[in-house]
Amino acid sequence: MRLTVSDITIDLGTKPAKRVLDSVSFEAHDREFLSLLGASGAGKSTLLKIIAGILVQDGGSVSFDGRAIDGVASHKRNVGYVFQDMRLFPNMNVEENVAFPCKMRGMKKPARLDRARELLSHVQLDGFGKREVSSLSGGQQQRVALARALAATPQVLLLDEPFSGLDEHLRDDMRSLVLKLHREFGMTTIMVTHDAIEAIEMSDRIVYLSGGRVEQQGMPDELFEHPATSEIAACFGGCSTIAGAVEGGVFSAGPLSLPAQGVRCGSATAVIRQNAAFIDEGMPPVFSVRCCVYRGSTHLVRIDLGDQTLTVPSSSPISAGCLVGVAFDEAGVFVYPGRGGDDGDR
Ligand SMILES: Nc1ncnc2c1ncn2[C@@H]1O[C@H](COP(=O)(O)OP(=O)(O)OP(=O)(O)O)[C@@H](O)[C@H]1O
Repeated sequence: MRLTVSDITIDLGTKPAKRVLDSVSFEAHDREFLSLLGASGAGKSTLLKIIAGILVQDGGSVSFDGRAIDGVASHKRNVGYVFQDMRLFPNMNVEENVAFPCKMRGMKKPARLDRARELLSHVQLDGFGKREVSSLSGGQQQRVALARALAATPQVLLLDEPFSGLDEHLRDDMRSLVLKLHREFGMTTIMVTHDAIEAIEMSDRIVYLSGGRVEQQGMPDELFEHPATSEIAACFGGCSTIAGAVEGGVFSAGPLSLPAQGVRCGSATAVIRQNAAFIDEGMPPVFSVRCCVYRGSTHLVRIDLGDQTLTVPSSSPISAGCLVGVAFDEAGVFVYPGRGGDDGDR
């Protein structure tokens, strides 16, 4: 199923209403795994609800295989939805929860319970059908929610931060399970996440939302290697974001100078990935060490840039107050015009 989102706009709230999505457009190809990535409040969940038909947009259109579905009720869209808070029915046991979408479609009880058991097996919960949902762990409940979303064989699966309530090792298991089910069932999948590493690990493509607008869309390596804005460059973590100024193709902030060809003169923001900065004895020792933090396999040297900090990894500890030289790998250094959120194209 090809999913097309065209020019979706919505205002929410009153006095005053707030523009939550502004002309959002993207396409998910048949069987694609696409992530909607962005910071909290970017509008990701709102967009998912519009695709599901839970919210109605003020402008624009959603199409499945080229047919607009804007007037189609939520339960007739053939969409599976896993909510962040799962929303399992507490008055039903596990298999009744999973079978519920089939019941809504008029499937007879024995058939829908068979279907529920089959899906529980897919999510590795064989034998859990008669249990109360409250007796399951968070990870097990999340798997029940996933099985329920798949029960009515949806052509589009919508996942809203499906791993956010789980601890790290369970999250890894769930990511693998979701990718396995995506391969087996072959439905087009849209996942909301604010975790950029999760998005690049799992997705065929990523749509990055900020302030209700699409800032960039592309393959994971395109966003990682050529981030369109400082926010996208910084979302992968492990970086220093430094405010400074560009003059004559060079970015400066105190002793820090970086090449910035093609960036217009004036205030600017540099995002420097930690693995793109190195302590280098061959470089002029112009950077003053504020402190050094032990991180197991490495030490993180915090360099004083006035009220800002540049973080550089080091194989050995360096004392506060020392002056060091730093070299940079340009592939991990990004300079944008403007400050923070107001930057434009590089
Ligand atoms: N019913 C509503 N009335 C007013 N404002 C709303 C409503 N629903 C959402 N918003 C606002 O819309 C913006 C986007 O919300 P949304 O939940 O879509 O963001 P998100 O990117 O999914 O964030 P999160 O990751 O925190 O869930 C937020 O500023 C939120 O406060």
